[in-house]
Amino acid sequence: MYFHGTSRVNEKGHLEIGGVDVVDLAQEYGTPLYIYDVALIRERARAFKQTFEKHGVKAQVAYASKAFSTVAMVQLVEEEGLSLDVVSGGELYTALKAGFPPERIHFHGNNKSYEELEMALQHEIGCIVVDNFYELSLLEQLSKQHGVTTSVLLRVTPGIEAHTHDYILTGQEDSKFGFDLNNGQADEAIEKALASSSFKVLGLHCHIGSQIFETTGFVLAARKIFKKIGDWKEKFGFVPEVVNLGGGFGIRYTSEDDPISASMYVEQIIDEVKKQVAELGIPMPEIWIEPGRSLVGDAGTTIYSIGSRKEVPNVRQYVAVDGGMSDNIRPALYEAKYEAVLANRVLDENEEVVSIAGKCCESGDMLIWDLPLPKAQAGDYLAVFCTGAYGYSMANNYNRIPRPAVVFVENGEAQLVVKRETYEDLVRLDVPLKAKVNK
Ligand SMILES: Cc1ncc(COP(=O)(O)O)c(C=O)c1O
Ligand SMILES: N[C@@H](CCCC[NH3+])C(=O)O
Repeated sequence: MYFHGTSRVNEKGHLEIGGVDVVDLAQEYGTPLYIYDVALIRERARAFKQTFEKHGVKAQVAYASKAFSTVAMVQLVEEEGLSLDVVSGGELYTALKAGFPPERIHFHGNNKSYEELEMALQHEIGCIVVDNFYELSLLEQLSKQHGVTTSVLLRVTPGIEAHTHDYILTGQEDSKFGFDLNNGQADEAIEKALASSSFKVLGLHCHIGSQIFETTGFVLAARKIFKKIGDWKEKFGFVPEVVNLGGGFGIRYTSEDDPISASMYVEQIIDEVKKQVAELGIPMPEIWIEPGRSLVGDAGTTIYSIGSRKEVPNVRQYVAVDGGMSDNIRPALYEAKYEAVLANRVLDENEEVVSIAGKCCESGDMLIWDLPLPKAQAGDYLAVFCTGAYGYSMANNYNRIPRPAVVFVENGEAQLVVKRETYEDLVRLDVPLKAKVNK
């Protein structure tokens, strides 16, 4: 079994994370429970930052908060001196609530609303990543109303096919995101943006996809972007202050995954940018990146209680847990794979191969197929590893299942950072029929 970060087995044979016994946490806070290894998040954040520092390259590492956004998480990101990528008014609100410095917030999204852009301008956030022509004119209009010059990056789609699941590809030409780099769209966008006194065009952004295990895609994307920058330097005298190459760095979910280190991604990116910059004879821009999954993915573990079993003779043994696609939709959505152990009996020999079913009323609600485990009984705890990214953030209330609690652990201490939803929370926004209220 592969243990991430500070995870280990303690003298009771229990899983321990951040020096805290996971079984104690399950008993105190209930299950399903998300547990985050704070030391591992810090380690991952520092690895990205320090690689840029080591090479003397000015950079911003912006945590893509869509991976997991809560007030405490944003505060941790602040503590580590990262910037923050938000993609909605809700993520922006969370960041502001957490007291995150607005000047280090970057606002993404392919359909930002008038209200969201208004909120961004009001709070004077660092930069808006403009995705399309509609947004360009909306933002110009709003910037005029506010009497401000807005710092923008233009998001371009470089036409790179990264090797990952189709649903998390973003850099290919047929994508809903960004100005196409190859068909004149990006040229038209930069011309418009540069001509407007409402914008300070910091540079370009691209994001080629997620859970990527090689550096080639990033290198090719940088090459394409700088080729365009070369054209725009000739045509408009444009020299970027910033080139943002997005996120997408892959992590190890199971033994099938073989990720490379943060420093390898960053060094390859720096090498390519330096090469391109030298060829064009322009000053080195700041390099920005936006890791989400690679900062929090393997720092998160979900603990479930095991309940019912069902045997389909000679076919399969189903073992059900008290959560499922309501707290982790990734297996149903992307056929994502996970590894897991019995948190209260980690050292017991595996005796059977079972399939872990969720409790939602949906046949596709399966968390793990064919998992070797000791004979699991009702009341055992299952720890599913690597659920820190796009787990809690994509959790939902299907079947009116309350969303789990979230706990941060570090140096032997645990802190509740998101409370478990209650049944009362589930009906909080419901409005009863008038006739019933009046009775
Ligand atoms: C624009 C942008 N930046 C950053 C990210 C973060 O990606 P990841 O979590 O794979 O690092 C995403 C999501 O894929 C994204 O769409
Ligand atoms: N939510 C996806 C990644 C999407 C990335 C956002 N552009 C996942 O769980 O892998």
